[in-house]
Amino acid sequence: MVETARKYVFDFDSTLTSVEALDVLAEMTLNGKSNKDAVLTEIQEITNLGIDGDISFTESLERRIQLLNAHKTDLPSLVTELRQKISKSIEENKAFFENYGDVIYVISCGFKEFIDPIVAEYNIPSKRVYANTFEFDDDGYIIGFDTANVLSSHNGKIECLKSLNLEGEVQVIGDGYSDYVMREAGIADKFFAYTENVHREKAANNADYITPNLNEFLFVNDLPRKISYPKNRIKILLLENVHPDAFDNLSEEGFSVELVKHAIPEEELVERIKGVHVLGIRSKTQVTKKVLEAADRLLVVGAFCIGTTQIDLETAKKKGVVAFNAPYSNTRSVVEMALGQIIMLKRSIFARSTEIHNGKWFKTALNSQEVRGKNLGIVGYGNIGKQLSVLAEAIGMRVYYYDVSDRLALGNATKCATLEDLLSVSDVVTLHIDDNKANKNFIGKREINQMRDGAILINLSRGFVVDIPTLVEALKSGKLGGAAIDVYPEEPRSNGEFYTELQGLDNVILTPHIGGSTEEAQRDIADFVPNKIMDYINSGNTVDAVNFPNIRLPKQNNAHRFLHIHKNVPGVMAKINEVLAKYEMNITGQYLSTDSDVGYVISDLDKEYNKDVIKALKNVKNTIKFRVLY
Ligand SMILES: NC(=O)c1ccc[n+]([C@@H]2O[C@H](COP(=O)([O-])OP(=O)(O)OC[C@H]3O[C@@H](n4cnc5c(N)ncnc54)[C@H](O)[C@@H]3O)[C@@H](O)[C@H]2O)c1
Ligand SMILES: O=C(O)[C@H](O)COP(=O)(O)O
Repeated sequence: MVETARKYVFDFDSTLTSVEALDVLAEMTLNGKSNKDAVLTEIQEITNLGIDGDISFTESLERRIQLLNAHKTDLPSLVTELRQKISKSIEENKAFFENYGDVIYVISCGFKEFIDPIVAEYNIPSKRVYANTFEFDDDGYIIGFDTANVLSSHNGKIECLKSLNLEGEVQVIGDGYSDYVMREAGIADKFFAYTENVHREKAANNADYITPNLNEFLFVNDLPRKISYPKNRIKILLLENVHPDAFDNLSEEGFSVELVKHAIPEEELVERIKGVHVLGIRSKTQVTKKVLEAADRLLVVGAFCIGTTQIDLETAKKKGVVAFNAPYSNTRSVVEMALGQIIMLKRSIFARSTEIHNGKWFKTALNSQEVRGKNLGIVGYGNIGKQLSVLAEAIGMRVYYYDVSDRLALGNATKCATLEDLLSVSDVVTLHIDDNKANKNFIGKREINQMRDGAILINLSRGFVVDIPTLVEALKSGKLGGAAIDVYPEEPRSNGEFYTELQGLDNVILTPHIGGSTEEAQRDIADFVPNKIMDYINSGNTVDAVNFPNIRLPKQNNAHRFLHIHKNVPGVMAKINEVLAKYEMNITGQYLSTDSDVGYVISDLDKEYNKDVIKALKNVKNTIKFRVLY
């Protein structure tokens, strides 16, 4: 038995389905005809004019039906097509229609011939579907519609709803002007502009509430729904010009995403982080303790790059904020750049190129050498270092490497026991150590002195790794024969003016931290990181999190999932299970992963639960964060 006296009046086209049915019918009937595109455009224009109330609805219908040239036999295929086009959140919440069928109505200016069979599957019988009907000629062609039906006339929905004389609060859910006018005329109590498929200004401006999908509508009405917290309520702030695919991926999933082109300073971020659930950054934005303490809703930080030391990972963890990065997406891009720079520097290409740009022809073999047979010293034999090792060998270089961790030599590379061993043997030294702050001034006076005279230094890792004044001195004195620098101790937050002491030096390639800035890498990152974020938000998975116990969770159907993050102190797990037992929850699966600071426990439960259990779990001592997935 449904207790509510409230009635729900749904529009059909672009609300229950993601499309306008007559547009789909036109696509079908015009298929293969030479004027198809022109006629389709005309039909869509007429549809929009009618929906927005710019021409009378009757006129819009008449003109479209003439252009359609459809036949009775096209209708079954149209229904088949529309079945595939049910709006995503409507389909997800089929249970709502099944349980509330008695109080749901469809009032549409579309046609019963295709609406009835579609909505019948959603427990809405033909008697609660109010729509137009087609007229056919003797050969079965659609030639018009029943003009006696109020829904074929301008503002017909008002008349239709009035005649139903519904009791209780009436809520109208639709995308267009014709839906809104029912509320304007005072026959409906509330109008919800439904924007899942199309956002129509007129409807949105006049709505009591804009609902981007059915989950939000059910949430604000406190009705049972598939997702406990609608995704459009999850705010994502993406900084530093991450690839637009990231915006698209996350928006398509239903989140509310804001894209900012540059990094923002701490003071500003402290303000902007409020209410944000997911923060996306690259290497510039500092996610400090202060920022994390101001973050009242933050669940995830996504580093759309490799480095993560710009994030205070410890504080994030203690606040239950999970961090992800993209550890491999730009590896190849950095390797290719390093390889190119090695060749350019060994041949003094930039010096020769600058001369010609300045109007000078200077053909010479001076300071121009092949890389074949030369010694390449790779410092940091991680993902980038190892790949560079393989490619450098393939073009004939002899590879030496040094790493603080034990690393297996690839190909014929030679492992060096000390940094000094590597520096003293290399013609080119390239730095690929990680962004650990302990690596500050890793290359200073002593290390440069240990390098061969005329050797080349490449730094594509982090700016603070090299002592720049010392490097400048070594380049000026001729101790070093050249350098390629992509990263600097201080980098600007956005494009514009930049100064470094390295400017103007011969045989020095300076680039603005673009080692990982290729279309391929950025596109891959924009796929990889949002997937990690969505996996965590949607199912609680923390696989590949850089600061959090990793858990890969099985998919759960028809179950509720509670995510509980707590301080790792004795007794919390027992307390959680005590609460679950008290509320007679049947646990179908429970997963726990801990590190020395936090515990992350996921409980899957197989039946409806008393909402008080949520409060009780939040109140368990040492709880950091608690989230219900569904
Ligand atoms: N310029 C760019 O645009 C760009 C792009 C991508 C990555 N990076 C930077 O490149 C660096 C390497 O990236 P990765 O993916 O290969 O990292 P990685 O973690 O896979 O490898 C780093 C390696 O450095 C080693 N290491 C750390 N400190 C060391 C030290 N003091 N001496 C010797 N070895 C040390 C580690 O043991 C590890 O093997 C990182 O700093 C990353 O931030 C820069
Ligand atoms: O950490 C990284 O992946 C690189 O430094 C690239 O950083 P970016 O995305 O800020 O260019």
